[in-house]
Amino acid sequence: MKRLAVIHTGGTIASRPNPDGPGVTPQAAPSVPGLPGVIVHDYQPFNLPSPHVTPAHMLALAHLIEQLAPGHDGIVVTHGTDTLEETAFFLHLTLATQTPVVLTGSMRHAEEASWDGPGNLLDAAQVALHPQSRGRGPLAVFGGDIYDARTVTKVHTTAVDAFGGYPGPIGRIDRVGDSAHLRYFAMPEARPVYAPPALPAHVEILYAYAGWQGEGYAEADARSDGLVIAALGTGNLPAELLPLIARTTTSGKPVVIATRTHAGPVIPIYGYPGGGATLVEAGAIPASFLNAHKARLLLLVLLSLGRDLGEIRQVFEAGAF
Ligand SMILES: NC(=O)C[C@H](N)C(=O)O
Repeated sequence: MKRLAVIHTGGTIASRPNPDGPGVTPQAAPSVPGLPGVIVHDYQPFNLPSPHVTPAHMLALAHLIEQLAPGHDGIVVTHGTDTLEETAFFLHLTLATQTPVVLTGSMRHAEEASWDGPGNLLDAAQVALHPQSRGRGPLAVFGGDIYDARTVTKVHTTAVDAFGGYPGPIGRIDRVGDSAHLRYFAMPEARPVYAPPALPAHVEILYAYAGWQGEGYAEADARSDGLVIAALGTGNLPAELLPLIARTTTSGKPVVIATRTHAGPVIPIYGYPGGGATLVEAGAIPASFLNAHKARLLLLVLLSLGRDLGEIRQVFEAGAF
């Protein structure tokens, strides 16, 4: 018999119309549809809508997974879809286990005609129990597509087909009758593990726009141990930001430049004031292919491990995640 752990954390996959107030809220955790030959153990460390999930919850989840991994062949985490990619990437950074960990959720709740919970849960369970899923780091499974935690992102607010992210799925699961057909399109990769015992650092994200003159920058800088900016295009900003960023990096505090564009790397191409090449010259760190909220988690983890500006720059530059 195979052993599967299912860790329920809330989200729409656990939600129904609220009996005591407006809207839809997390209630009872869903059960995994029949899996012959599999012993399922259920856990529920919290039951939250995912906008209420914090890095502290992610850290607790990582500890629970490391504790359960040696006794199970696979682990499924059900999670709200709004911040699922952040939890997936946090687990990608912090988990050492080779046991497959698969995150899934649903876009429709249990009382809707198009309830997508049971199918996603069954797909996730079969992916988690598949030997080819070992050593790939946490995966996200939605609608039969299997995504890497680094690239997966929510691309639609309401559609059942809500997940994507450049360059797309790394695998696919389909079923014919009871048998699962699983294909991966990439080999598993070795990855470094960053496991902070706690997360004392404070990192904020600023979002760039045409005409931004740095409003809010000084306040965010004063509160933070590091900043992430969702910049424009390949990682460019209005000229007014250049001296502000130079001052922050000179003080030894990291400023990571991500992009608000939905795909592609941040690279230092442009040499006009605020262009990516000038930001890098001023000490800013390009986020590579990570979106701003994933770059924030990497920076939070590295700062919480006590890494300095040079070491943080090396991790981002080498793509060591
Ligand atoms: N589909 C969902 O799960 C959305 C929900 N707001 C959540 O993230 O908890």
